[in-house]
Amino acid sequence: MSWELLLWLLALCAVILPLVQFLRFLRADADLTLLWAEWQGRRPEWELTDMVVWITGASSGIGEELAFQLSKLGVCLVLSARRGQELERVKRRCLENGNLKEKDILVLPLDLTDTSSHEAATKAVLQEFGKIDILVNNGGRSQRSLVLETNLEVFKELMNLNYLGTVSLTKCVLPHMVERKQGKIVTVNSLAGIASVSLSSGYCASKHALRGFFNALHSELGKYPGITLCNVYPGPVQSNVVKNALTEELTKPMRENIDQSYKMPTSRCVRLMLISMANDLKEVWISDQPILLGAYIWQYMPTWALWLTCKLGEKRIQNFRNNLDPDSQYTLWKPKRD
Ligand SMILES: NC(=O)c1ccc[n+]([C@@H]2O[C@H](COP(=O)([O-])OP(=O)(O)OC[C@H]3O[C@@H](n4cnc5c(N)ncnc54)[C@H](O)[C@@H]3O)[C@@H](O)[C@H]2O)c1
Repeated sequence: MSWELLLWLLALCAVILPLVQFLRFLRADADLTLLWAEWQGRRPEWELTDMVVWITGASSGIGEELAFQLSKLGVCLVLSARRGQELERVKRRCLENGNLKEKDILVLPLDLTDTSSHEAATKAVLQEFGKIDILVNNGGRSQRSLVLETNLEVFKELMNLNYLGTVSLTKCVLPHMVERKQGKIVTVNSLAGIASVSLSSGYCASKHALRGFFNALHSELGKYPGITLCNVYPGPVQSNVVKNALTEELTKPMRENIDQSYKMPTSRCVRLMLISMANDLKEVWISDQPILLGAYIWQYMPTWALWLTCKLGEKRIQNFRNNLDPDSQYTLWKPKRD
């Protein structure tokens, strides 16, 4: 082989390899640290056994799927949300498909906005299992309404539930973890807690508040290396979050039958969450493209990101007015999932 040909081949590799990496990145559904942990890191099946895990918002969507996947790992579960009957259904599902016995799952109805009940709920868990290894702050609601048309009560409810409810429960559980010098607090935030979008101003604000709170708490827990905080930032995931979203008025429900099939399957999101927990990752982004790419643009080029979200915001509002899910515009990029 001549030197000239060899040089050409090397030059070609120098172009093709980064291009291949870039195309792989375009298909990524999580941040690079999490993808690395999925490939090379510790398995949830090895790390998350023999633990007591308390999940809020366990009656539906991400929380229900998390309970289901954890039930196969042999952990003790505490299932919390407002509706006891739904929690009993999730418990049965976990018992049927998991490795757990009746005594391993505690159904503990809890309203996150009723902060006066959180201390007693924490005591009930400790009485039942003697410890809390992992608290998963997952319960929450989203929003679909424009600022100009939304009652102030809706903004208060979103802050009370998503932000203050989570802070309150965390404050009840944290002293126990400090005493044991170990524990994990996993908080299901949202990419809307990093990058704001139209129609969800109150929701974005509550999730931004959570980000601020937990990042500050992280810096206060430096002398407790055994206590880890993991903040999970999902993009759109299949669940009842849109159906349960708050609207212009507290009492006005969302319309039914909103297509969610194009979103990330709940099972994939939860698997990535378990990998994050097993590897003690501090902040993880979980989303299909192009939303994940949008989060990177928001992080590195905020002025461009604001211009872009303004353009996309118009389309979101148009979709909303046409009775479509605002996020459905991204199906142009991604084929619809079954
Ligand atoms: N699905 C998504 O696209 C998505 C994206 C980013 C973040 N998230 C976050 O994921 C978390 C779980 O949401 P999901 O998508 O599974 O939605 P979901 O509506 O299916 O589940 C929400 C859960 O929170 C519970 N909940 C609501 N209000 C409560 C209250 N006052 N007290 C206690 N529990 C309450 C519900 O009962 C339910 O169990 C939420 O914090 C949400 O903000 C979801």
